[in-house]
Amino acid sequence: MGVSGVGKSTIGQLLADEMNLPFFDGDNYHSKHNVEKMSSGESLNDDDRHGWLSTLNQLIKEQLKNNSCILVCSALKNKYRELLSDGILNEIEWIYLFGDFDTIYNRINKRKNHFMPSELLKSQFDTLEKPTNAITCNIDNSPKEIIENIKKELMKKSEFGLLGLGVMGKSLCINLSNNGFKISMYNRHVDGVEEHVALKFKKKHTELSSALPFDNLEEFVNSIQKPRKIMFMVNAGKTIDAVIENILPYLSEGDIIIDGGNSNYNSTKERFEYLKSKNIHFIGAGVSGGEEGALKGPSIMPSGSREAYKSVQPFLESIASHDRNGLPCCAYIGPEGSGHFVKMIHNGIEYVEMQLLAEVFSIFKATRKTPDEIAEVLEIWKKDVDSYLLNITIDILRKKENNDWLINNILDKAGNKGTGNWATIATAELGIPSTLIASSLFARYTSSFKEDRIKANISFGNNDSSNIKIDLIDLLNAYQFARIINHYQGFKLIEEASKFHKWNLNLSEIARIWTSGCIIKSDLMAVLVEVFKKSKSILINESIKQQLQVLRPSANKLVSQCILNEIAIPCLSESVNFLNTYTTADSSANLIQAQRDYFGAHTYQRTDDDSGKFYHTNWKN
Ligand SMILES: NC(=O)C1=CN([C@@H]2O[C@H](COP(=O)(O)OP(=O)(O)OC[C@H]3O[C@@H](n4cnc5c(N)ncnc54)[C@H](OP(=O)(O)O)[C@@H]3O)[C@@H](O)[C@H]2O)C=CC1
Ligand SMILES: O=C(CO)[C@H](O)[C@H](O)COP(=O)(O)O
Repeated sequence: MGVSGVGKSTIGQLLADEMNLPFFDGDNYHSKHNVEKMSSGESLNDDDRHGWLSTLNQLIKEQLKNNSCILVCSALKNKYRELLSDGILNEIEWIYLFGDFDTIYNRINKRKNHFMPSELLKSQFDTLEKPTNAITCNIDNSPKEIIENIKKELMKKSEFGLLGLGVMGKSLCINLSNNGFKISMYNRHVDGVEEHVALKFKKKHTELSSALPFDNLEEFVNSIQKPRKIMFMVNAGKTIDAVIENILPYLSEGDIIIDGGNSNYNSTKERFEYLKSKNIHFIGAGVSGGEEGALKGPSIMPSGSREAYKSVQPFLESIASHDRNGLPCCAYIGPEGSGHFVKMIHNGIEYVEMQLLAEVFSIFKATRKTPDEIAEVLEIWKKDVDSYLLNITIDILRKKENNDWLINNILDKAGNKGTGNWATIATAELGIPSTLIASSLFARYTSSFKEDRIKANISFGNNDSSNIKIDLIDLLNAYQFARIINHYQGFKLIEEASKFHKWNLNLSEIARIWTSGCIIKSDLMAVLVEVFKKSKSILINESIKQQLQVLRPSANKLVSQCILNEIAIPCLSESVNFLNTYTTADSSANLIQAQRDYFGAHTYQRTDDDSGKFYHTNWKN
């Protein structure tokens, strides 16, 4: 685009030849009416142009079906450019040729058989509304230089943007680059604190040689091909909203934002709706695997619109880990915030798996084993349990610092960033007893009251575990037993949420993308992929049922011993309690119902009336 005489046809044809694309001169597509009008010396009005620009828009659309094209057209006004790009906004790259009045005037009038009155050129300059989103080329340069410049600018555009270069963002950038993607990387600039983060990061890693670093948001956005695909790896909560507001003015309709952080699924749904109203796609994608997983292949749980997912699928599936059949551990989860919900439950299961290992650790500690001795036993367990968290626990226990085990010098206050908390809220809201997730969360909370615990230890006296004798088989069995209950409860919560929100989640597929890349990958997860192909509940699967029956006596015994020896085992004991409760046909909830009716006239149903009718009794008479 550009005013008459700026050299559009020459440059356009050269560029088309260079890029091996068909070339079209817009002036050749005027209607008969327009040609007659121009021939009679009359200038075209906007109505005349409307049909012509629509014809050109159709022409481009046709060309895009095959590949692409170079089309030249003065396109001086914003509204003309809007018409030209109608429905294909994100597929158009504008190239704006500009020069000063005298240069263009002299050039035109030097051409053979050409004379342009200066008024006509002046009116072109007056009409021109300069584009803000175009590759701009000064015609003072030679055509060769202009073509080179355009090609350089086109090549410069990245395929994918990553915003937030913290632990996860950095690893994902290297992963994307290693997979051959040209990326743009952005981290905010904070004077004196966060300066040139992206540039410094790029300089440290040869893998990032083609990546473009930014700390200016507008430049970052403009460096990405449209429709832009930009992944946020920033802290959940207010930060995401702040970043969305900051980036919105620079985005174009149809661009796609992926929130790869641990955001709350309800907020993801709200953000999805909000951005939809701005014609921006929003994909909430849980990512698991920590720093190493993000680098070598995480497990990814994307949700939102399936159409938008298709555009980012090649990127996410390429960087994801692969399961044992070579399939990517990334799959479209479902609508709204279902991806972040599933990631939240992943973390809930993760909290429990971690807590169970912590409880195993305290039992071993009670038997006076050193961290190395504990690691040795766990090493043997690896024959029966292939779990990432078990493996890293062995490494942790063996880590020494100045001749002492590092674990002995780590303060016993467990932190959390919110996902276990939200999972516990979800379990309560949906009315599903995922009791182990709640217990593991509350164990972390209790741990944080370190000062109170020290005081209580003094006032109640040391817990007495001096006589404990643990059978290692019982301990391993109890651990395995609790892990099965944990996975049952976690998946049950996903299943019920899926029904409640009408997400239509595929439990087997979720288990599959958790078999590799993520923090809760284990051989049990691989078994569950098959279990969920046949039924929605783990506990009705014959083989799992048999395993639980075999493990249960050990779990009962181990839990009893720990309780008698005053060892805190909230998750191990809850797993036993849960199965006891779940397998009780005649429970004591009838007493609860009677109490509720007694003090609050809440009514109850009767076992001798199967109509479902509710009764109230006057208990005092
Ligand atoms: N670490 C892990 O194992 C995993 C983390 N996650 C999730 O991924 C997300 C990122 O985690 P992680 O990489 O560990 O976190 P980090 O704390 O390492 O990085 C956070 C990033 O967010 C940026 N940021 C913070 N506040 C703002 C703001 N107001 N505006 C712009 N940028 C901001 C930071 O920039 P700056 O450096 O300038 O402060 C930094 O780049 C979180 O949601 C986390 O829960 C998910 C899976 C695993
Ligand atoms: O998502 C993760 C792993 O899957 C993150 O490591 C997350 O931070 C863990 O949660 P928390 O900080 O609450 O322990």
